Amino acid sequence: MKNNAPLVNFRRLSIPLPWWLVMWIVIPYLLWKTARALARLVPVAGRNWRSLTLTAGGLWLWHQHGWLVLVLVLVAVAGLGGLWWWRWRGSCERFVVLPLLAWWRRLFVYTWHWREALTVCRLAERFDGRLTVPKLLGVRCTFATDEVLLRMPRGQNPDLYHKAAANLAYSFNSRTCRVYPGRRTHPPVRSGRWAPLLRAVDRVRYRDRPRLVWLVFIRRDPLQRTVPAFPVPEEPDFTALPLALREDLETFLLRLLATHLLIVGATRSGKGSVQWSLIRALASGIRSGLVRLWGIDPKGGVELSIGRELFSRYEYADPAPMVDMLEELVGIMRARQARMQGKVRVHAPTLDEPLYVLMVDEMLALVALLLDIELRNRARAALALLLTQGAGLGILVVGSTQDPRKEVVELRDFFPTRVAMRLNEPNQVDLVLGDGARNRGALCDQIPAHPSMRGVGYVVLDDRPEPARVRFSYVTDDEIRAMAQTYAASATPAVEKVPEPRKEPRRHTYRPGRHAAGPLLPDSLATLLDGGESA
Ligand SMILES: Nc1ncnc2c1ncn2[C@@H]1O[C@H](COP(=O)(O)OP(=O)(O)OP(=O)(O)O)[C@@H](O)[C@H]1O
Repeated sequence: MKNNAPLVNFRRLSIPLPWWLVMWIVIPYLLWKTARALARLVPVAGRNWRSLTLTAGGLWLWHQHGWLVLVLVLVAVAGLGGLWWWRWRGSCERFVVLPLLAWWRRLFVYTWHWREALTVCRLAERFDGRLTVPKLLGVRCTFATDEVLLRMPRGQNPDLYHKAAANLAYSFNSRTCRVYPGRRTHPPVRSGRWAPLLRAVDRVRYRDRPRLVWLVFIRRDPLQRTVPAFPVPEEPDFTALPLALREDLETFLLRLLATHLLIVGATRSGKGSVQWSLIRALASGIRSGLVRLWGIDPKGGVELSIGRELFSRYEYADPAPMVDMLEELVGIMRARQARMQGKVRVHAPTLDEPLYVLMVDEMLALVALLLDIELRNRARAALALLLTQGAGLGILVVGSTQDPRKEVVELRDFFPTRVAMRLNEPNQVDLVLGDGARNRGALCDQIPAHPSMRGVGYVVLDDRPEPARVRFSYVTDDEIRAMAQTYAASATPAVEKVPEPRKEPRRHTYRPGRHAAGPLLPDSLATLLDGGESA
């Protein structure tokens, strides 16, 4: 027989324990739990206030006026949206299409799989029996990328995310994920009456938050297609020359002032498109005389001769005049150095004091492959002087090479700006872009050799160590010819007085004497030159 008697008969004991328990423990506990859940909902509701307002509005309409009115309102909104998109596509995409896409992807791609993906990628931390997953803070979309903002749990640093980047990419159904510790945008420049207030707000908004990490997932690779040549700017902005398209659909702007540029890439990787994109961006300055373009094309004029008229000086056949040209430029640099001494620290191009851009198509041919040792040493010495002292004086070197071998890598550090196109070996990436570049995402060795991917490469941007993948614009032969006719080099002779050639017998190595103007050669370079002399 079933025994229904309670284990403890509270009535007989005359202790009203269950009610006491309910009143003082269960109800406060439930209240506390509900309050906590509601408190957690507040930020979620705050983040999703738009969708909540729209849903609440829709429900209200349906409740008050029936479903027909709701459908009519939806059709009218869709029609207005279509009109907006048709007439003002840019603003419609910015304020409607991309936010809607971001909302959708956040909900159905990232939030949905977040906990699972981050745990299996070993980015969740366990402490005191509890699993802490990085917090998903936001998703922003462009037409090519998803930018996911997260906050790392304590005990992590961004290196973990760099290492897990490939796993993260595939977990969220993408092929590439780039990791950026630190904000990807800078505070806007404010002006006007409200500027001080806005700047104060920006200081808080853009404050450094070391625990935030941005993951950029590439949804669609915009670099699959050839990038057409950019229009020639009316006046070159030397701090922002448009050269390439980035994979986040922004334009890669090169800051050419006071820097030298090194371009390294396997044969047929598209180094020419970097050179011609740069020349195109400078073209109006070449015509006005603000820029003097000098070219050395040791491969017999194959690469640069098609735009010969754009060059004030051009050598392609004999090594001797090429080396003379380098030394002449050193002379110009010295003369300018003497004029600028004590006046300005960095040269600003003017018509009287133009910017000299020396383009060397295959540097290796000058610094390593010349059979004549004396010529080779003279070339190396002159190039080394231009690289160490020219940038601030407005004399810039744009060198390209197929082979990042010892002789070029030794000069690498004197090129503050570097571009790596397709490379043959993974270890060449760090040789060109600097240690750790490949780990931070510069997969130059994985760029396919297929003709459809020519002109794709990696650059290190000014403001962050993570390399950016770009595709340089392709300037066709016809466009180069047209450009050479329209923007031919100004005929005005250079104002700089080139010093007379020295009467004393030429030394192999340029060494500024103790009283020579300008900084001495760095030790590393002096060693390199010494090595060259004995070669
Ligand atoms: N940005 C680009 N977009 C599309 N195609 C390109 C691009 N750049 C170059 N190409 C194509 O790739 C071919 C090789 O380019 P380019 O001559 O510039 O390579 P390179 O790296 O300079 O080769 P090499 O080292 O042998 O001189 C060109 O004929 C051109 O058709």
